[in-house]
Amino acid sequence: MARVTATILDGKSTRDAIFSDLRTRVAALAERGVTPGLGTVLVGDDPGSHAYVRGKHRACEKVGITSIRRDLPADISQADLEAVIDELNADPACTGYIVQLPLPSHLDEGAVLERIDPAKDADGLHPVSLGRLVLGETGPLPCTPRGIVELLRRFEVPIAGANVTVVGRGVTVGRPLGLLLTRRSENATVTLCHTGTKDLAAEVSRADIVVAAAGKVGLITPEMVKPGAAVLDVGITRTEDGLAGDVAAGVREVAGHLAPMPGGVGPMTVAMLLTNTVEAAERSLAA
Ligand SMILES: Nc1nc(=O)c2c([nH]1)NC[C@@H]1CN(c3ccc(C(=O)N[C@@H](CCC(=O)O)C(=O)O)cc3)C=[N+]21
Repeated sequence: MARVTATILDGKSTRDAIFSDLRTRVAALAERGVTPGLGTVLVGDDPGSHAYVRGKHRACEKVGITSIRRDLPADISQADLEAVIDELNADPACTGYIVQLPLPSHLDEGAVLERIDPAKDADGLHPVSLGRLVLGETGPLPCTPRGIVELLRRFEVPIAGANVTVVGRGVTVGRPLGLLLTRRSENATVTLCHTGTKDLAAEVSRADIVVAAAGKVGLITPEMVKPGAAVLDVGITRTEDGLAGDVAAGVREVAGHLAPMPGGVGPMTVAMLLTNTVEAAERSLAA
């Protein structure tokens, strides 16, 4: 009988393999007197954000990276938050850090991100890092896009020359992923879809690789997907029945590869955050 379900792009086992490699690199840094330290800045008490931050600290422990945690009240002022940023910028034990997004609406997210020392930008979301990505210069890459490319590489899904349809133009996934995939080293042809796209089904059906990062439950249906295509579910929506992705269940029977949610791109995001942290420490030694 013919194969009827997609090969799973298993983000958990891939993350574990990356962690094991990072442990070796952290040990090599320790011999040269450097301990990477990852900071997290979390504002407010959103349970989802808390869960993500907890996961990041657990990952640090596994790899041998020191964790620095700043949990701040939901009503913190812009000035007090910026003071915490300044403090982490000055702290030599903190070699990289992130500000967990989204921030409460009274805070100026752009101003906060811009205040991060670009040398300590573990998320790759600082304007300087995004500018380097546009220019093709070395620097931290946004974690989720980098995790997507790494997952495709490790499962030998061809990227060069592939037609990739990215659904969603958000600053953390869709927009930078388009930049990453069109670099000479990746060489994909990218279509970036968004709420203004006229015929989503037509754009998805041409794709060898589909990345769904719109945050709309079940947006990508089996009828849209070219048989054998690789489909990566990056959507996470909290529903009454738990977490739901952007990819409908039946896609598994049409796709050649599937990165499910959970268990696909999410764990890779954390793996790339730690990779960025270790690389920043390695760069600081080289400098
Ligand atoms: N400054 C900043 N950087 C981020 O990287 C960032 C952020 N803010 N805000 C929120 C999003 C979301 N995000 C995820 C990380 C891990 C999983 C993950 O590990 N998910 C698991 C478990 C899902 C679960 O059970 O909660 C999975 O998909 O298998 C998901 C989502 C990082 N984000």
